[in-house]
Amino acid sequence: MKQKSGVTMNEIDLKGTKRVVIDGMTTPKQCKSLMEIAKYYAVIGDGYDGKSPHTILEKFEGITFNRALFLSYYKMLNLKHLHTFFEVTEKAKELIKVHFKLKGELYFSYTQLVCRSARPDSPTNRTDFSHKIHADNCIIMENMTCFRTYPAFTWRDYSAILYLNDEFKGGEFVFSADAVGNKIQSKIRPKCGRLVAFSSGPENLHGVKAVKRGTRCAIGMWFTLNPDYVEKHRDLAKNVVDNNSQFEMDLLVNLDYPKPYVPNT
Ligand SMILES: O=C(O)CCC(=O)C(=O)O
Ligand SMILES: [Fe+2]
Repeated sequence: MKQKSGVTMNEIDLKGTKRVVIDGMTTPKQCKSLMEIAKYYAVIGDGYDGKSPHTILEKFEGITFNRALFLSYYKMLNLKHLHTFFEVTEKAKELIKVHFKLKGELYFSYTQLVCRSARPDSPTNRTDFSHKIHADNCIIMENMTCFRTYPAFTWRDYSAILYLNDEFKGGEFVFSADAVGNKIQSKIRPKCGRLVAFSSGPENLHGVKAVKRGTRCAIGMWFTLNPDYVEKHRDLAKNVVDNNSQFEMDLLVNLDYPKPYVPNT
C-alpha cells in the first residue's frame, strides 16, 4: 500500500526558516518492520567518541545502513526489512528535494535508525534534554556564534528525522531560538510516519526533550550537496535490494572487513 504524505507544519507553524513537518511518510506496517530491526539488531552506543550530546539517563542503540547490510549478508536480517529501510529513506530524500526546491543532487551522508530508552530507574520529573540543543553542521556557542569546523559534521546541508513510534513519555523534538533551550519556538510530538526536515545550519537549532518512560525510535538522515561525503554502501545496498545480488554482498563484505594478510610461502 502506498502512503499519501503531506505537509502538516510549515515554516510559519514551526516559527523559523527552511523547516517542515510532513506526515504519512510510512505505513504502520513499515514502522513495525523498522522497529523490529531496531529491537533485534541495534547495538548500544550513539556513534559519538567521548563527547556525547546525549543524556546518561537514557540508553542509546542504533543501526546504520552498513550494519543492516551485513546482517542481511549473514541472513540474519530479512531482505524485506532492508528493503523497507531503503525505501522509506529514499522517499524522504525525494520529498525533501521537492519541498526545499533543490536544483542539484542531494546525497545521503549518514543514515541511522536510533532508539533512545529511559533507564528504568531514571526520575520522571526530568527537565533535561535527551539530546541538547545543537545545530547539525556547526558548533554552537552560548553567544550564538556557530563554528563550521571540526568536530562538527560540516558537510551536512539538510537533516531529517523520520519517527517510528509514539509509545513513550516525553521525547518531543524542539526548535529553539537560543543555544540552551530557553526560547523554544515549536515542538513536534513524534509518531509513526512523521518526518521533520530542515537545513542543518544555525538557523535550525534543535534538540530532543527527555524521554521519561519507554523507547523512542526514529531514523536520522543527514544529507549533503557535496558528493565527496556520500554515504558509502548506499549504492551497494540499492543493488542488493534490487537484485538480491550475492556479488554486491561479497563486495561489501570485502570493503569493510579486509581479509587478514597471509604471506605467500
Ligand atoms: O531524534 C530526533 O528527534 C533528533 C535527533 C538529532 O537532532 C540528531 O541526532 O542530530
Ligand atoms: Fe540534530
